[in-house]
Amino acid sequence: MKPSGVELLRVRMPLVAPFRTSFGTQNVRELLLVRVVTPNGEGWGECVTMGGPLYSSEYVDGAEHVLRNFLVPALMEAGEVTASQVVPRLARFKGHRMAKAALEMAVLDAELRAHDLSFAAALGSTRDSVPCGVSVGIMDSVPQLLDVVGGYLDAGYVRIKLKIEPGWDVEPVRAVRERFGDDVLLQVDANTAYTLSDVSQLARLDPFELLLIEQPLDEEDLLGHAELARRIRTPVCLDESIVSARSAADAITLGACRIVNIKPGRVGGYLEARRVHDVCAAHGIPVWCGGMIETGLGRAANVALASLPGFTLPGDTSASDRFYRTDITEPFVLKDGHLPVPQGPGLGVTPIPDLLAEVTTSTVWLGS
Ligand SMILES: CSCC[C@@H](NC(=O)CCC(=O)O)C(=O)O
Ligand SMILES: [Mg+2]
Repeated sequence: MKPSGVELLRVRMPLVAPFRTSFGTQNVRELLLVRVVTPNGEGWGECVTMGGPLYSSEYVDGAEHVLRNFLVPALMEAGEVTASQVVPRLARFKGHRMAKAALEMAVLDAELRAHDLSFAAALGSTRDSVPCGVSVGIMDSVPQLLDVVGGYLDAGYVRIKLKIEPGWDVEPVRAVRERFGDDVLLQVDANTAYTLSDVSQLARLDPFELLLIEQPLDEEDLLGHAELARRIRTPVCLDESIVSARSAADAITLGACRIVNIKPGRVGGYLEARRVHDVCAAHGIPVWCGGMIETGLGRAANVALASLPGFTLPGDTSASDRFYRTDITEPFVLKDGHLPVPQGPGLGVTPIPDLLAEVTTSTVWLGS
């Protein structure tokens, strides 16, 4: 299909509560949405960059700049293009995987809607609902943490993920185990906050039978993760380190991880995310779908991805109300700890115009 134009929308959505990780606290989600218009209809993409380059080197102003000045013009010059040709056509531009992923997602959505195919069907879904985990931020106190965790368990979440950092690790994990028992599926995410010199502290998590410890070390330290994995019992899972199917194969071969968190934006798109899934499956490595506090657009695509066979661990595919009082799409509502996989054409959801307008701070039209 030949896009006739692309709209970039800057969106600001307040979070229901501050979300604190080892790299900072978020109260508002600054987002960039991409709307691709083609003769056969339109498609939506969501760029998962954070407001600043804190989770990774990408950030929302940079993504908007690279889309406006390089990626969208290149797409428009390409003429007829299928979704699977988008990323290869942009390969000459280095990096900016989240920006490229958003553009591919929008073209893929338009293409699938035109062919009356869902993301789930196109990606190889084998389930009609997915079990949902939830990510819990660093809190001001252990009692506050226990209240929040109790609320999510009451809501039906099947897995709890605790953000950790030096000074907030063993004590909160021990408290959750003591309060809620050994049967709760429990894991932790450090967002690169530790170094190999912290190995003895991280080994103190072993007695709590965690599902995994996510990205304890720097995203470029694969050998450090391999050494850590030899010295602790908790399985190491990588997030920030895995930026493509190739890097997943490298990390697995080096023994740097036994589990992979797949985030389509981080790896450069949903099509690459499926390749990461396939590489991990070939190595017997379980995967789960990570989250970047997406709106219902990205959430719809993530739930579809999470329904592929290799996604054997609950993901951070929580309900819309985990982060937002009002989503820009029909909300995703948890039912018996699961979310339904959208079956409609493309994403299966579209923004609700009034709700989108309320949170849109600027738009730019690029095209004829
Ligand atoms: C601002 S935190 C974004 C990255 C973080 N994501 C989550 O913790 C899950 C967020 C979500 O449920 O969308 C991660 O490193 O896994
Ligand atoms: Mg993570």
